[in-house]
Amino acid sequence: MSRVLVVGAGATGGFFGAHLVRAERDVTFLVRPARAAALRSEGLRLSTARGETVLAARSVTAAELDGAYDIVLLSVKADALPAALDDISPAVDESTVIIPFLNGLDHIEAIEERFTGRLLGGVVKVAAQLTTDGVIAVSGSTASMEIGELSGEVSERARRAADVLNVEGYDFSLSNSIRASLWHKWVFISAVSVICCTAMGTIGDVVSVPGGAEFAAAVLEEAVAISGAAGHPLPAAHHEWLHAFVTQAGSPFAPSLYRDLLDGRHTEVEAVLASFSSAASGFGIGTPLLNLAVMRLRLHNRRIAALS
Ligand SMILES: NC(=O)C1=CN([C@@H]2O[C@H](COP(=O)(O)OP(=O)(O)OC[C@H]3O[C@@H](n4cnc5c(N)ncnc54)[C@H](OP(=O)(O)O)[C@@H]3O)[C@@H](O)[C@H]2O)C=CC1
Ligand SMILES: CC(C)(CO)C(=O)C(=O)O
Repeated sequence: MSRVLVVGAGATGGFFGAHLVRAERDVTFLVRPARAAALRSEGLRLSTARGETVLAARSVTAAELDGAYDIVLLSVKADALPAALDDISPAVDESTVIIPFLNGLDHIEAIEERFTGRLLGGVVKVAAQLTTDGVIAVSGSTASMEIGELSGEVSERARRAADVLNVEGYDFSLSNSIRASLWHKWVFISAVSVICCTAMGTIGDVVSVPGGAEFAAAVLEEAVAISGAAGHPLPAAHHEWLHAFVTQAGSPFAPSLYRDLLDGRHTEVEAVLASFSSAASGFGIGTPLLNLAVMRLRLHNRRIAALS
């Protein structure tokens, strides 16, 4: 059976890893010592609208890695990536595929440089949060995972990975255009992060005040223009759907960057927003709303760093 290593048992790794465990895939979580102790004593705890479930999950620390894995799912945040790439080294050989869940695109180059030829693109969507009690709290009712070769080829190794990862509990797709999907996810995460982190509210909060919906729509247009300039224009139906999403009255939705901001955690501003803004500058596109959010979250990160 294919061996799957999930790196990090946080919100995304815990959520998708739990479904793979439930589907009886051969799953091991690579975690740091504190999380390893919690997983051993309490199991992998997942909380959804339907209640809490606890699963027995096998975990190892980097020092305990026992050889190569067939699939490595990278589910750490951007700042933890360099150390995670060091840690997975013993788990990667010439037949391993590495599939990252990170938002943005900066990680693609870093992984390809370190483990040339081992990377498949990955895009995951789920609204989840690792709580301070170690529970993976899932707030949305839908989740998805899309994987594919960055070249667009539907290769044999991508099909093999798809057979392992396509399990019950989330929508799964094997893509022949994962690069475009990464850009389109970047539009989504960037737009909702700028809207919620600048206005300090959920989508529903923001659109409930005069000017809120117009603000949200303007933020989305900045993001859409960047993806278009990068050669990945948003299909009209997707654009319409996103416009409706970011202007939806009463929506409780907020992205992970906003939850991190509200709860006083470090945010992924550099990989998710600042890098998107740099791409825009490179294309000669002005992005004042995106830049405002970058400044706000950089100041937040600086304050957090000063406190720790
Ligand atoms: N949360 C969400 O809803 C979504 C997030 N994303 C993206 O997915 C990526 C991961 O985010 P998310 O899952 O939320 O992050 P979390 O912070 O919830 O989880 C990351 C986990 O990685 C662990 N970790 C860090 N370094 C290592 C290491 N070297 N070895 C083992 N474990 C490690 C951390 O463990 P420790 O306790 O030891 O610090 C932490 O539990 C981000 O880029 C995010 O933007 C994408 C879609 C949805
Ligand atoms: C926007 C969302 C929820 C999509 O999965 C996400 O990626 C995040 O909150 O980090």
